[in-house]
Amino acid sequence: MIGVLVVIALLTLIIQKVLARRKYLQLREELGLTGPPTNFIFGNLLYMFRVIKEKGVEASPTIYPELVKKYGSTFGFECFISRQRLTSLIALFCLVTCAIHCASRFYFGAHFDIVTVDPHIIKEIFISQFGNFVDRRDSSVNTVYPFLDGLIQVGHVGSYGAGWKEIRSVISVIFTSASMKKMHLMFHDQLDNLLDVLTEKSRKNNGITDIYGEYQAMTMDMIARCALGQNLSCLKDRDNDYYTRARTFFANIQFQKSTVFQLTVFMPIFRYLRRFTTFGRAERYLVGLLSESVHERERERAAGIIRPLPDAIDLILAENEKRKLSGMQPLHHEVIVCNAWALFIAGYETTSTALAYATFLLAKHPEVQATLHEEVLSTFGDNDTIDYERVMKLPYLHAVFAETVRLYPPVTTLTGRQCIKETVIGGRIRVPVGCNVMTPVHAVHWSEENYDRPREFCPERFLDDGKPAWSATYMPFGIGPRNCVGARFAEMEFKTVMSAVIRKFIIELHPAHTELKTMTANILQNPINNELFVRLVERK
Ligand code: HEM
Repeated sequence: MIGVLVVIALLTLIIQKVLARRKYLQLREELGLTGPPTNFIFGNLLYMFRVIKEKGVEASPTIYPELVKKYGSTFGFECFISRQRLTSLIALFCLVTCAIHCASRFYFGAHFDIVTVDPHIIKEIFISQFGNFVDRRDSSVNTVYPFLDGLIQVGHVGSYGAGWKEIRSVISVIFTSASMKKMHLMFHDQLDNLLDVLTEKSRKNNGITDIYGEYQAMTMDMIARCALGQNLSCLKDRDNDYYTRARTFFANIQFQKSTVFQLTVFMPIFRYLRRFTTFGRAERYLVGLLSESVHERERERAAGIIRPLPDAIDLILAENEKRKLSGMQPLHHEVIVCNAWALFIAGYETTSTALAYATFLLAKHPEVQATLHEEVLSTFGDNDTIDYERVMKLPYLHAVFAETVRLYPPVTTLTGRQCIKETVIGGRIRVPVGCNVMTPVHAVHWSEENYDRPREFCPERFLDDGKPAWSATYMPFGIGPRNCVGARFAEMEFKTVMSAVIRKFIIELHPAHTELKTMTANILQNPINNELFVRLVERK
C-alpha cells in the first residue's frame, strides 16, 4: 500500500513539473519574442554546446553576436550550464528530485532571459525604468553568504535590511576623486615590483613573458592593498596564501567545474552547499581573513588609530560611523565583509584582463604603440613619477583604454537586471516579475550599426569626441545607476600601469601567439588557457 502511495506521489510530482516546464517554455511566445529552438529539458543550452563543439571554445564570444544577427536586437534565450558532467548531473538530479521535491523554486532547465542590444530598450531597463529593474540578474550559487549581501548580487532588499541603494551609497565614497588620489599613492610600490619582475623576464628566455600571469599577480597586490589594507606580494611570491586561494577560487567557480554550481541552476536550494565546494572552501578561508581584518580595524578606530592613507575598509567603517551618528542603521559586520569580498573579486580579474588585452594589442599595432610611447615620454620623461592628475588626462592613453575595453570587454554578461515590478518595455514586451533582461556587452560593441569596422582596433575613434560617454552603444562598465562602481579605479590602474610598462619596454608579438583568442565563460571574457604571451624588450 505504501509503495503504491509513493509511486502515485512521484507520478504526481513528475506530471506537475512537466506541466510547469511546458508553461515556462511558452513564456517566450507569450511575450511575443523569437529565439533559437528550445529543448524541453535543456532550453537553449544544447544550442550553445553545438556551437562550441563545432567551432571550438574560441567561438564562445560569437554566440550572442550571431544570435543578434539571426533573431534581431531583442529575443528570448535560455542559457547557463556546460555539457561536462551532464550525465552525472542527470543521475544526481533524478535522485535528489525524489528526495527534496519540496524545493519551492524548481528550475528543470535553465534561466529565461530576454536578451537585448536595442539602445532604446537598454536605456529603458538600465536607466528610465531602473526602479522596476533594481536587482541584478541572479545566479543562484551567488545568493548565499558571502555573496548575497555584496554589491554585485544584493537585491533591493538585503538580508540584513540594507539593500542595493544603501550599500551602494556607502561603497561609492571609496571611489570619489579625493579617495582615488590617496589610493593612487599606494600604487607605486606595486608598480616598482611589476617593473622589476618584468625587467627580469625581459632578460631571460628572449623576453617571452606570460603577461597575463604577471598582471594578475599585480592587480591582486593592488586591490588587496587599496581595498583591503593587505600588503601582499603576489608578484614576487606566488605561493602566498591569498594568491593561491584566490586562484583556486577563480579557477573553480565555473559551471563546467562544479557539480554544485550546475545543480543550483536546476534547484537553487543547492546553493547552501557552496561552502563545501573547492571554490567555496578557498573563499571561506579568504573571507575569514577579511572578517578578522574588519574586526581589527574596528578595534583600531575605537582606540583612535586612524590611518593616513585609508583603504576601502577604513572608508566603509568611517561612513558607517557617520550613519550611526545621524541615527541611521549601520551596515552589519557581515554586510561589510561581503562587500570587501565583492570589491576584491570584481577588482582583480577584470583589470588584469584589460591590461593584458591592451598589451597584446599594442604589440600587434606598433604604430599605436609608438604614438602612445611618445605621449607618455613627453609627459613623464624617463623618470618622473606617474601621478594621478597627469595620467588621467592623457588623450591618446585614454583612447587606447577606451578602445581596448570596447573591442575586448572583460565583463560581457553581468549587465542584466531582474524585473521587480511587472512592466512593459519597448512599447510592446510585457516583462513579468522575476524575468531577466540581459545585454551582452560585446554584442553591442561588435555591432556594425554602432561602429564602423567594429572588429578592428582603432583608438582614433575615441580621439575626436574626446572622452566617450558611457551610453547604450558603449558600455564596458555597464550603464545607469547600477553600473560598475569601480570603473574609475580600473581606469586609474590601467592607465598608470600601461604608462609605466610602455615607458620601460618595447612590446612585441610572440611568434607563436600572433592572434588574440578569447573565450567567454560565466560573465567574463578571458584569454584562452588563461595565458597571453608577448615579448618584452627593455628600452635603451
Ligand atoms: C576593466 C575593469 C572592469 C570592468 C570591465 C568592469 C565591468 C563591470 C561591469 C560591466 C559591471 C556591471 C555593470 C552593470 O550591470 O551595469 C560591473 C559591476 C561592478 N564592478 Fe566592475 N569592472 C571593472 C573593474 C572593477 C573594479 C576595479 C572594481 C572594484 C574596485 C569593480 C567593482 C564592481 C562592483 C562592486 C560592481 C557591482 C556594482 C553594483 O551592482 O552596484 N569593478 N563591473
